[in-house]
Amino acid sequence: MLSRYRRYPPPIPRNLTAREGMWGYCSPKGFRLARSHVNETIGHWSNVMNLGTFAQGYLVKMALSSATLTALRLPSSVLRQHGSNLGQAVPSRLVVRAQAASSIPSQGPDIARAERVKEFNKLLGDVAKIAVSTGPRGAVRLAQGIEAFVTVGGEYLFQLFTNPESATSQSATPGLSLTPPGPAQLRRLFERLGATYIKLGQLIASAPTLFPPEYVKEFQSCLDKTPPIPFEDIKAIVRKELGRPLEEVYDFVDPQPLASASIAQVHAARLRGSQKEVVIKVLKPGVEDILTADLNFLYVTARVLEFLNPELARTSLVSILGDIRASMLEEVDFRKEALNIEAFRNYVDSLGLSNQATAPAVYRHCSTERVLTMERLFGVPLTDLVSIRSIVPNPETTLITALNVWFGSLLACETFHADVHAGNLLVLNDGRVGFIDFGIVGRISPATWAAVETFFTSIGNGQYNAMAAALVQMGATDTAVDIPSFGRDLEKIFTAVQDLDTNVIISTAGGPQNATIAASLAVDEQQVNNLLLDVVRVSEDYGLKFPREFGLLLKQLLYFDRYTKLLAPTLNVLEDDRIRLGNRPPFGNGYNSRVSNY
Ligand SMILES: Nc1ncnc2c1ncn2[C@@H]1O[C@H](COP(=O)(O)OP(=O)(O)OP(=O)(O)O)[C@@H](O)[C@H]1O
Repeated sequence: MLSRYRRYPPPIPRNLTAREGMWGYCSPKGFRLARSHVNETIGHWSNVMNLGTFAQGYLVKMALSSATLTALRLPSSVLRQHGSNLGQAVPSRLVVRAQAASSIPSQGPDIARAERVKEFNKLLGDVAKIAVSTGPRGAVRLAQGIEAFVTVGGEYLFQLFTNPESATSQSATPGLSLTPPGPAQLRRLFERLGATYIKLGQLIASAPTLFPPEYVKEFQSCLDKTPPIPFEDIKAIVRKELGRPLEEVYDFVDPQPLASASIAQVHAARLRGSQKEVVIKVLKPGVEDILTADLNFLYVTARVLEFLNPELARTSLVSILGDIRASMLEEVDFRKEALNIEAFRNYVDSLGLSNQATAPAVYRHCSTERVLTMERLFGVPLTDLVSIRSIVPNPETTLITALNVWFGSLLACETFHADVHAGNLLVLNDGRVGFIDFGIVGRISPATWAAVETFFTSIGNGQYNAMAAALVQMGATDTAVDIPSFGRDLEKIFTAVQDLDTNVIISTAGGPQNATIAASLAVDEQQVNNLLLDVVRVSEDYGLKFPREFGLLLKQLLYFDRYTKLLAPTLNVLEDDRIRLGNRPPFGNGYNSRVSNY
């Protein structure tokens, strides 16, 4: 099974006759083949997807912290009995399904057809609604997209003709084999396409676990350097938003932007009267239109793909995109960001963490939906190792503080900062950690958290029915789930990896006389990946979907992987006692951003 996925890309199905060609995909047979091709591709990516050591360590730690551990420490004979490969623990239900799928369809063809027609009508209705809400923005955006492609493509061709060496590969026959447009061209294209793509660029820059190093490096500049808006335009927006001349509010505004980022441009300023050093974050003109058009387009594309290939529904792609769309559209309302910042500050103050971390104070009298005036934080990004060393003696400790404060907020606040990329986490000149940019936040409902806690506790004490019930609570489903049967299938998966945490690596150094022995616990990354994927797979088989609220959480864990690699490459998230998962106050006592009125 695995070896099938190792080949990538999977070969295009050859079963189509030459006459059918690409159009053959439109025939029922071609459609079936295309579908299996897509599934195989997805299967491949699920297998090669590496959650990164940080994300894995965190997930496993979460499991261990809430569990009694006894069950995980069963003798390794259990493992031998079940085989060390998780793939051997095939839940009975999967086998039954695989057999059934090839024989009798579960529904009569008429019912199935009627269902498809119903789904199609719903899809049409939703697409129409989204098209109306996108309005003329869609056409404008298309024109902008074409313009960006033509410009960047033109630059590439120009470079090719004027300096062919730089655009050709280093092959033996220069000039003959063209190097395809590389990271630099892609980055320029993203910058021209604006907000949505810059966000995507930030994702690439912040997740080296997922993307090739040359792209990660090239996209660093998306973190807060994008083409700036002229200062005159910024002044006009601030004047209009605040309803009075700038001089009445600020003593000084630096015309040189501090940063021009994906959705906003930030200028340093000084408040009139109090003389406080602040920054003014101004929403770039047209950003709402760009985000609305792009995100609607992506969402509709995913909906259509899911309709054409219902198997895709298993990936929860549409739900995840729907959530990302909603959270990004919220980002363009700075009143919400102000509330998120204040909720975070409350949490930090209430838990006595303000000597370790902070977020900027918001000045409401000069903040609106499009302008946010806040305390200026002085410091350097958490990824600037050289500068950090001049501020704090031990960057690893600072990283651990940042992680603990963030984990604490995850459990203590109603929302969590879901965009802590390199540009948004600072080491301040006084050594504290500064969190900025609370535009994108994630929400995991108390009910889902409770289910997550039950899930991890039940791993520890081997209560597989409780684990099944918790997963049912996490994954939205309309169908009744057979909990005992689901529990049995989960048990099969887990008993196959009982000694997940008992791999002890012993190494010796020195000669026979003065040998030193070091031992450490290690978790096999691939095993953990497989375990998680198997749980997701068997859950999906019972009609559950991966909880979509976890998309942003997982993205954030991947970002932390980068920080860990850079600042504390030897840090073991799983074993290090300094990394705490935070204490969660009883549900309902979280620091609710909604309690204060803007
Ligand atoms: N309070 C602050 N103090 C100092 N610098 C700040 C502050 N707020 C923002 N900045 C600077 O401005 C940059 C962009 O700000 P911010 O991240 O809030 O904008 P954005 O458009 O939401 O960015 P992103 O592209 O990260 O989503 C930051 O990376 C930082 O360099």
